[in-house]
Amino acid sequence: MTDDLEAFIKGLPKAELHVHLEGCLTPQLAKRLAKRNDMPLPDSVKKASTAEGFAFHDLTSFLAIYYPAMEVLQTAEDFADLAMDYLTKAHQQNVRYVELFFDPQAHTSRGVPFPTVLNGYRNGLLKAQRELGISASLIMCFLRDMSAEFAMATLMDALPYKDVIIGVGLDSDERGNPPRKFAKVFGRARQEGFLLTMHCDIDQQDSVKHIRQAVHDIGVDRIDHGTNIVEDAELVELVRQKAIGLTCCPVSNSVVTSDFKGKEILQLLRQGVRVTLNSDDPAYFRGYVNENIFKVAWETDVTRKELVQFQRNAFAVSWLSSWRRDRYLEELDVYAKEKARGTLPPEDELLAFEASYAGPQTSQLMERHSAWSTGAAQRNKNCLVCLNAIRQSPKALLCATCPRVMHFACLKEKVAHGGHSTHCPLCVKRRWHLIRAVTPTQCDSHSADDFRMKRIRRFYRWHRYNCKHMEEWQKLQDDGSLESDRQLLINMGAAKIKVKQDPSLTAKPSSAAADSPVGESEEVAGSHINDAGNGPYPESQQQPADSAHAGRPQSGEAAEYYNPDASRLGSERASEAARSLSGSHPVGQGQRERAASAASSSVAPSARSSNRDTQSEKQAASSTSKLNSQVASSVSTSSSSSHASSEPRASMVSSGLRSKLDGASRVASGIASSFLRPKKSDSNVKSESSTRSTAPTTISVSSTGNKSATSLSSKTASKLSEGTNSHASASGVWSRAPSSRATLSQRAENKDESLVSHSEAGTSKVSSRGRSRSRKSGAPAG
Ligand SMILES: Nc1ncnc2[nH]cnc12
Ligand SMILES: [Zn+2]
Repeated sequence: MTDDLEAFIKGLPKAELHVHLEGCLTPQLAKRLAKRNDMPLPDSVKKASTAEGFAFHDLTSFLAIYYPAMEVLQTAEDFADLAMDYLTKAHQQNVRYVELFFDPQAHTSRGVPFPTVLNGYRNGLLKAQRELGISASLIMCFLRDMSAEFAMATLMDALPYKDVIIGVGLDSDERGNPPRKFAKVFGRARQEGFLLTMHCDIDQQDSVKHIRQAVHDIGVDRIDHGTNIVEDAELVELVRQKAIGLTCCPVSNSVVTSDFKGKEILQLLRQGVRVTLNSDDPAYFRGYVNENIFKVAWETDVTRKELVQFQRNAFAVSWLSSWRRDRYLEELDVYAKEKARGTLPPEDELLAFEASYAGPQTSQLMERHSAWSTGAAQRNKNCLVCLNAIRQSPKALLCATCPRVMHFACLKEKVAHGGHSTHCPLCVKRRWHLIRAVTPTQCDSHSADDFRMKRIRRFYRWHRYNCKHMEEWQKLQDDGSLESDRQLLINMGAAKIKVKQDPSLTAKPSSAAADSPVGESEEVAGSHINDAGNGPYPESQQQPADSAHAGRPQSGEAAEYYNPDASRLGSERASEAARSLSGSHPVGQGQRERAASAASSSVAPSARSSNRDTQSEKQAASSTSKLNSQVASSVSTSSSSSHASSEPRASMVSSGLRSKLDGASRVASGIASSFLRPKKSDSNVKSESSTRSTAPTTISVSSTGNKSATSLSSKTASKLSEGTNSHASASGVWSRAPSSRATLSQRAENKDESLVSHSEAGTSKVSSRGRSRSRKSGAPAG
């Protein structure tokens, strides 16, 4: 576990719902109390001070030490000190609220009056609230290895103390003492307005049977431990549906059983059961709540989001009044949002970090940005996704920082962008503008420093979270060369773009492609990257050129910068393309050719074929062929060079910095090594690249993501997919690993955003009518 994660856990606002006050009696405090009461130290405590420590291996042997030790508790002051001692420690661990078990029968049965116990504990709680601001309530446990009659008498004793006792529980030795034994006592307790919980200890005889009794016969609001429900799917579902909290104690589990049950606890959390993490008897098991959470963090694959969910569950199933619960949940959400990304190093370290990185420096991007603002730079004329000409329509987006442009529809349909269109998928600058709305003032509206630090922070976080896109991002040349940019998008799994071998082209030698009427069929033409008179959209998305789609964009900054005038500008696209063709923009040869085809495509689809003269057909076909080979070679260079270049780049990451990263995160070390490790397919890629560049390959944009799966049957295409990344599935579809579903920007932010995803749920259904009514409320778990 990284320091960062540890700090994250320590800082979480917490609720503890399963801790026994008598189990908080440390040997130190026991010694102090024994001295104060002028009595000998119990043997079990004496032993605890030796190197051996407390000696127990299961619940029974634990209880055999636990009860004698508490004999040092004699006066109300002793009980108050015990409560204060624990609450001080809990407060240090950011516990905001505690529900404390206590065992009055363990004291009354040895002659200490019930009011002494209660007045003492109550004073301790009040003192902690006053001095530390930590809130606590009491849950009175009946000792299940004593009689139900004694339990009922104890319940009667408790009636005057309803101000501080909010519920009743059942603990001690479970063997032969099923919940049913106390059905009447619990029934009466319910009538008196107490909330109900009950220990169903780990791996007991008849564990599942006892849990069923607790749920069906007693109607408990919570179960203490209870992880054995994993053995019974129906019970899991019932507990989930009834929103019954399970207060789990991993460290205690590991002491009294052979396993800490982390797997089961996490499984239940992921199934939506409201499990919480607690300490049980921290003085004996040597783990307060943080140590219990650390154990889960160390020994399972729990995520930060889940760690937050444990706490959300704890507040949700607590017996707090609804307004207080909501306040704590809000605090938790704020914390989760702020800290989920982890703490970043100071700015100078971040700057050094960026300097060690071989990709484009922020300063370069900023230069470009300012060139952009002053109109000194040129942007691309073709969509990054479909490679067709950008029409001057409100549906085209451009990045204010880098030269990239994209059809709004292409971005929306083909690129995973987390439901918003506010980040350029490649340079990740959060500035997309409608094509006609870009003005220097808009571009300059944010401070350069702000931009710089934001970018570096995001970048750093990617490292930390082992973002798979990192390597790809490092390859970003930021030169606006469309084919390689596009390949980057594919490699990053950010775009649903497929590499497709056109059968008509494979059948003929590549020169034949010049004569082949590529784009003749609207369906194929629409989905191919070629310049032969295709509109920028595949057939399925063919958009009316000028006005019909000039509606307001639906979301994000696109909407913010929407310029209704732009809707009238669609007809200008032909002249725009013609300008590109005439070389008035310093675009590359391939782009110029594409612009030429865009000129021909700038007419309404229906008129297109009749308008296409022989000359433009030839030009288009030749540009197609050229583009095809460009694409193929860019794919091969991109894949082979990327692997080859990853090593020098990695070495540029200063070793100090890298080790810092490594130290900061186990995950981050994975990245560093992945930089250094040549990919398995490296040699294949290199050997394939020569064949590949001669193979006429087209890249198609699938409108559905599945449609052209069959078209990827050729060997070349599959080799391509193999060489460039691992996103090609057996069926040939360019699919993306679930983990890489997010865009770059989304990746950068998903860690924290996701953490608060249940916040509303966590507070929504809480009853506002006091504790007895609020017990089924709170956030869904998992
Ligand atoms: N973990 C535990 N199980 C049952 N009874 C207890 N009394 C104190 N701690 C207990
Ligand atoms: Zn317990």
